[in-house]
Amino acid sequence: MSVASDQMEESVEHKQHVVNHNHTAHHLKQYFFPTEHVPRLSASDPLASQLIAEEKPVVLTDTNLCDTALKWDLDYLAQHMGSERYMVFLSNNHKFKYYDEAKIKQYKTNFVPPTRRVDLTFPEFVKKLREWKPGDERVYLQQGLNNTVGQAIVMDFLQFNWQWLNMQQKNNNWGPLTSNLLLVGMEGNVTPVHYDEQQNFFSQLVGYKRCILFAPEHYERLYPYPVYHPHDRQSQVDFDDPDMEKFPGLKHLQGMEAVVGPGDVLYIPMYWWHQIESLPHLGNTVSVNFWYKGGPTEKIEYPLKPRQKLAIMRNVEKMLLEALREPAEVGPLLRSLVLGRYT
Ligand SMILES: O=C(O)C(=O)[C@H]1CC[C@@H](C(=O)O)C1
Ligand SMILES: [Zn+2]
Repeated sequence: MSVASDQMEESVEHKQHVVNHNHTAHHLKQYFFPTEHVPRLSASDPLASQLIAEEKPVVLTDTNLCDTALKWDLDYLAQHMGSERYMVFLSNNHKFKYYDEAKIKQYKTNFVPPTRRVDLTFPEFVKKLREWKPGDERVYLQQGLNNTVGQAIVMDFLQFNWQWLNMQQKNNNWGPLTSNLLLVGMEGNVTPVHYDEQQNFFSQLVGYKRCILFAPEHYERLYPYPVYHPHDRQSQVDFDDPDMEKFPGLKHLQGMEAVVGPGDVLYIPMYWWHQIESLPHLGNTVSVNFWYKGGPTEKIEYPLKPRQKLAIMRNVEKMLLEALREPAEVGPLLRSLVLGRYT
């Protein structure tokens, strides 16, 4: 049975939290929030273009964006990624929470990175992944594709459907393509919920990933770390152990989700929260993302979009930190400013 019909079976069944792969049902972890399915559409469907224009998530099933990379399994990559060393994260658990190394030093309190980073050649990475046994650190290769990769990879890359991508970039008035991150993960790896300040076409090549998304307006329900924190843009909430007292907004959280397989491209709109999980028991995963800067500041229209308010809040936070110098004074000042006056 082809992947497409597997996926179709899943979407036809609309069985929440069940993925059918080769006739076996894989039950997805049930979280504390409800989700709707992200629409799965053909790239030629006008609704797909409309959703992208409206900055809403959509899974495009037939872009042929990275067809030449569907063969990027571990052996092919080990053979063709050259002898360079690549960025590999190690974690003592299944979570690979991103942190900004540049913010660690200015962050007064002692910050304990949740993962550690090593540089490995691709064959070293594959060996570590294949020899993994319970109790070992999990591995996740996350490396920007650059000119250090081997010739075959460059050839595959050049044959991506750039004509379609460039049309999307132009039609939606996006800024320049900034980077392509190659992601090679173990089954079960999780990238915890966060948002990025870029538009993203997330291309799934090998294996299956569960992508859970929340609109930017769920900002008050996902409690991002302060902007100056190394975990800036990440949620403070542990989805595996949500603290409903500390984060009461969680009870109103509702999201969207999709399981993406080889050939699928998920549009993750700028400022949309997302958590990405390599499904357990379905083998290692390979993905490539395409990050674009947002468009030039369009003329301001009211009411403002939620993501514009998010950008304003980030700027206010940065300005206050700059002015006050002391993060502990930001809360009291904002409380004095709004309590009894704007509330
Ligand atoms: O593409 C993005 O925006 C990301 O967050 C990537 C960083 C880790 C990747 C993953 O698939 O786990 C996704
Ligand atoms: Zn992201």
